[in-house]
Amino acid sequence: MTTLEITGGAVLRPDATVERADVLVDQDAGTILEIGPDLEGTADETLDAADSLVTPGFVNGHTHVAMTLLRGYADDKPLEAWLREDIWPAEGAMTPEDIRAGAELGLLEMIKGGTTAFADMYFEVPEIVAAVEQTGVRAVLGHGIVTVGKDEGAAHEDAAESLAVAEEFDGAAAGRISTVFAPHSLTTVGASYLEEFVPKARDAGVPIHYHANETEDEVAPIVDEHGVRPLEYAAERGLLGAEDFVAHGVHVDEQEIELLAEAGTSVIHCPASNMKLASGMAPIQRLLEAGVTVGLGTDGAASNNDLSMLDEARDAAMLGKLAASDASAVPAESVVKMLTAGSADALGLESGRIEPGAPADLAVVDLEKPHLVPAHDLVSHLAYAAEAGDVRHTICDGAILMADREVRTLEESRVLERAGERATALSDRTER
Ligand SMILES: N[C@@H](CCSC[C@H]1O[C@@H](n2cnc3c(=O)[nH]cnc32)[C@H](O)[C@@H]1O)C(=O)O
Ligand SMILES: [Zn+2]
Repeated sequence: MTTLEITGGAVLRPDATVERADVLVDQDAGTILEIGPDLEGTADETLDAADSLVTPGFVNGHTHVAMTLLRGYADDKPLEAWLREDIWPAEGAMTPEDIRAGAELGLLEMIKGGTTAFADMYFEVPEIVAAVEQTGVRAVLGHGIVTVGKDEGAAHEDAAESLAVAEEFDGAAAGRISTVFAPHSLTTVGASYLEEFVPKARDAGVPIHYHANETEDEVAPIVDEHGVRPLEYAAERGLLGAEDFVAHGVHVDEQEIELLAEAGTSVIHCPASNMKLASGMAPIQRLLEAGVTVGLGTDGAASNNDLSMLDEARDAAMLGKLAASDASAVPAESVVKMLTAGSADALGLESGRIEPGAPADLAVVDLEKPHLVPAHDLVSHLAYAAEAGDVRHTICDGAILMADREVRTLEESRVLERAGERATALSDRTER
């Protein structure tokens, strides 16, 4: 057995307590073996965690990783106009090589910020699979379907591709990849395609991931056309399974919150995207009180504009309080849970907790920083004060992806250069 020991740190446990402990990892199995104050020190490799907090690796529950190429390409617009006028035309001009370059950039950024797993919805999924294989992270991938504006044949093909991709890549990257069927949203995919493909996804045992109730503009057309709220419409079409997860859930009423809670469908909260696109304030405190599993996601880099999960945690706490008009709403502990176990549970992953037997997906946060002193409460620091740049080491599936801020699975300067070149060329050939 090859082992790794993370020594000298403070460790965040699943009950949100922090204790002085070392963490011993079985690198072959990719799991945590033991947590204790003074482990033997005979491991094959050691990572220093003195003056640091060892936390579960962060789980980005909703993103479009290759959208890093469109970071800063189109800002300051509402969702509809932003997608139709800027984003979709640029995505139409993207090549598989662009997707690979954007995915590598996004993964570099995520690993540097302590993220060890993410859920993605995009196209050219084989390129994203390759980037995940190379970089060593864990991922839940889906091919996003849009049928509006397409003829029947192209729309059908897009939906069929989503199911085929889910079946093909489940278990890839030595089991680090799992997959979802991914209709983009309830308004951008026609009802007939949902009716045809959702039962097929169920038969194949593939969970479903989609955008829901993100903006007011998305709710009204469903109410007008079908006479029910979007999540009732989703439930009627079999889209509210216990393994399914929806991104956003901003404009959900009490009845929809109950539906989510009863069905066991999770919500991935994307506070930065919701603020930037002025989509609204999700009722996170209400969702938590109703017993809905809530995770956290950055959404794509074009609506955020970074992939930092620590930023997202702080945004979630701030926006949750504002939405509830209550400073005690969405407290630090609940945000830290969303950042780790909440997202992991939503995505069907066992990571997100530091305990024996759990996946060794870890981030080590340097506490010797001006903005992290004094150390009254490290859970508070994780929710409110820590930044992506404070992460020292990142470990996933027992492997060291970053040690002392040096990413081992990607050549940083090459990734930055290639992404910059590809993004410029993409922008030059896109008409808008
Ligand atoms: N196969 C589809 C692509 C869908 S991928 C998922 C889509 O979600 C888009 N997206 C990114 N952020 C958001 C958001 O906040 N709300 C809705 N869609 C988003 C993203 O740009 C991408 O086009 C096609 O042929 O157009
Ligand atoms: Zn999204």
